[in-house]
Amino acid sequence: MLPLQERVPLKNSLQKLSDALVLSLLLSLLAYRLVSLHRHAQIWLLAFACESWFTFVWLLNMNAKWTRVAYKTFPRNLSTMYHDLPAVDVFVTTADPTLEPPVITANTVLSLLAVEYPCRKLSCYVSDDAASPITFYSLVESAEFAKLWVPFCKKHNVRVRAPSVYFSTTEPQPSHGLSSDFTREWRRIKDEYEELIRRIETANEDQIRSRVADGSKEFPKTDRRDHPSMVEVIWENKEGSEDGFPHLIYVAREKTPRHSHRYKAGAMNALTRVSGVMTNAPFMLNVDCDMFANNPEVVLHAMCLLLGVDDEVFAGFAQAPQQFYGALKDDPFGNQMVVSSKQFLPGFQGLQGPFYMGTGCFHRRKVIYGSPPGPQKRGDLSREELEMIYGNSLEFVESARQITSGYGEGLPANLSSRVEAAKKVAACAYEQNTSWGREIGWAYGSIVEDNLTGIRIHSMGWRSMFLTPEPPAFLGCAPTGGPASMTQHKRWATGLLEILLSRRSPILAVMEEKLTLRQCLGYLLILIWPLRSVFELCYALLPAYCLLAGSAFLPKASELSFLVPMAIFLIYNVYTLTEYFHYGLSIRAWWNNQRMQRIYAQTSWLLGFFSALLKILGFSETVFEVSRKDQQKPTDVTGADDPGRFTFDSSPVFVSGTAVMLINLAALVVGSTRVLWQAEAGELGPGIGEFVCSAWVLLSFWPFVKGLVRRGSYGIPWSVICKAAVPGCFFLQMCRNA
Ligand SMILES: O=c1ccn([C@@H]2O[C@H](COP(=O)(O)OP(=O)(O)O[C@H]3O[C@H](CO)[C@@H](O)[C@H](O)[C@H]3O)[C@@H](O)[C@H]2O)c(=O)[nH]1
Ligand SMILES: [Mn+2]
Repeated sequence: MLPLQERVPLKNSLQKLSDALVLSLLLSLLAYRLVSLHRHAQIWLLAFACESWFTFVWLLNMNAKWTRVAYKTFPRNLSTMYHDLPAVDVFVTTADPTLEPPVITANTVLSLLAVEYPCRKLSCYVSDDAASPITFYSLVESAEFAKLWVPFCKKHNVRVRAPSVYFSTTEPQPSHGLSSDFTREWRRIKDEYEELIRRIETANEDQIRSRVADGSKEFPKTDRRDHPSMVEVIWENKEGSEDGFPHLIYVAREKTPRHSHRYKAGAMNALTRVSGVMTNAPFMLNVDCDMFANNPEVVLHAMCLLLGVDDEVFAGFAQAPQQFYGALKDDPFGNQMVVSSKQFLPGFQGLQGPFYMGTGCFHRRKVIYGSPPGPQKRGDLSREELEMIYGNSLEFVESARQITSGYGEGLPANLSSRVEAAKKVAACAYEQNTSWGREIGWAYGSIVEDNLTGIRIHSMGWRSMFLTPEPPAFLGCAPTGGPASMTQHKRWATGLLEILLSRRSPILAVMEEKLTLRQCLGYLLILIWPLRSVFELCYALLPAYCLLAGSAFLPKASELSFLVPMAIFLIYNVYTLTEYFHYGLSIRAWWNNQRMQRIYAQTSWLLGFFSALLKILGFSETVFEVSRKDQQKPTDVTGADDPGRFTFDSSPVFVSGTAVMLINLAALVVGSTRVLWQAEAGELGPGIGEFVCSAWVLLSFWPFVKGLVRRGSYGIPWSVICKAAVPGCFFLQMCRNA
């Protein structure tokens, strides 16, 4: 028996030691606050509350990093162990042809069609929530191109199978020996690819409708918010032959204004059912439209994790970390997640397993269908009971019975006969009075559907695996520019609070279900983002308050106790900085991440906190705002000459940050003038600590300081400054009265 995987515990004693050191300093600070409480004003109490919270967050951090484990996979051994690999249904979601250019989706699809896996075992489904003829047309054209592309990739063992990435190196790479035959073939395919892009980019909706209708496929004139379900088999790998490429199926679920379509979770559930009646593979992979397969052997690696376990319970799903391509230098928006993935994902692997992160994840289909791990089967339910759970499609119920009662082998190819059944299960009303979105499928109730779905799976007792082949499995794009990154964080914060306060909260699951305590604490680390905003905001205003009102929240530099906060500040920064160096990143990348954490917390997370509260109180609905995906050169899209620079718009997300910046600016000016005029600071007045803290806040909000003096998209709009001035003046008034 050759192994498919190997568990590798990672050593991290130095990290544990540093974590514990910071923790003991935090605890000493709290103790100091308590014993000296009587000598100080109420501000001492507020500082104590914030610092207690930060200590709690630090403990959650330590929990999530304490036991680190990685898995190695050996895809070479797979063929000796299994002569027949299981089928995998691959899902790609897209929702807006302007924010998510069809060329990007086409590249993702092409990279997936070309992966190394028996192609009669793969099917690719694209869900288009925009029901866009351009997206449809680009897939039809991509399938034509795939006839050249897939054999080319397999013949020459191409490393990156997203053509835009492959051809972005202008000349054929020397590793191919550069035989003239190869060069000629390379040129031809490159020309074809350029022609494909040209056609997609110049496509015009009405033209497409007629052009597509020339073939057997039709694309009706649709309103993206109101249309019947569309399921089109763009390419069927008919003979099931080995040298073709996988099925490609276009799905636009039914939409009507009368039904909430539940955003991505709704799209995923529709895809689950459509694929259930069409191919019913026992495994499913889902990626966002911008996440191309970067490692052609990714499916093989995933199968090593999912099949290589003696007991399925250990591998409910296998999640690849989110990694990004075309990353801007030094991560100006702090969203590449390099260090945090390296730290936390192996940490979670040491617990119940990594979170489901919405993209780059292989699920066991039966997990999604609500089957618990272990020998208990759900197959012995009556037809009526099954229909109550899965809905009233005979075809789907039959497919679900197969999956939940055993392994499920997938269905033999004959797609066209199943299109009608597929359209039926993609209808809006299909889920009414069923368990979809609750006990089965992608969970409803939060716009961070991935986290919620993952909690449900872990609560059933399943574990998960962390998929980290080399080169990385998938690469996607991280949003650039101020507005896009801030909106993404706002959406996350909103959805996370929705989860924390819901019936699906991990705190309940740890008591009533099979979520382990440490995994629950791991989930809390993320779910409390929106709450962190309140404490971070208070703490950022504390030094400003002290400078303005002439009081102090830190010990004086002459006191011995001053060493404690100073040590926390220094050690924390040196410690995080060495982590960045350890992963080969620059000091700039470290600083950018530090400051963006502060900015996100006090702007996006705060707004997310309020929007989730409004929803929970029933005043408004939360909305999934899709992030813009940039193509190769982000410059073209944002219209900005330096894509790494922070941009603004008039969104409310910038108001709190602008206010924090203005207040600390005013505080530093007032504080320094006081010192210059030698005004009596007194025993309780501000000292060096308050100055350093306020300056540190201002440094963290430096993009906002620059935004004050810059123009255009680099400047903070006047409307935002005015809105920020209102709470700012209120704060100044409060300090004067103190
Ligand atoms: O109504 C919708 C809205 C979105 N999407 C798709 O959802 C995916 C993610 O959207 P994106 O705007 O890229 O969000 P991100 O913040 O980048 O996504 C992260 O966070 C989401 C939860 O907020 C997860 O669903 C994603 O998988 C995860 O990558 C994209 O493929 C969209 O096409 C839909 O299919 N239907
Ligand atoms: Mn995305």
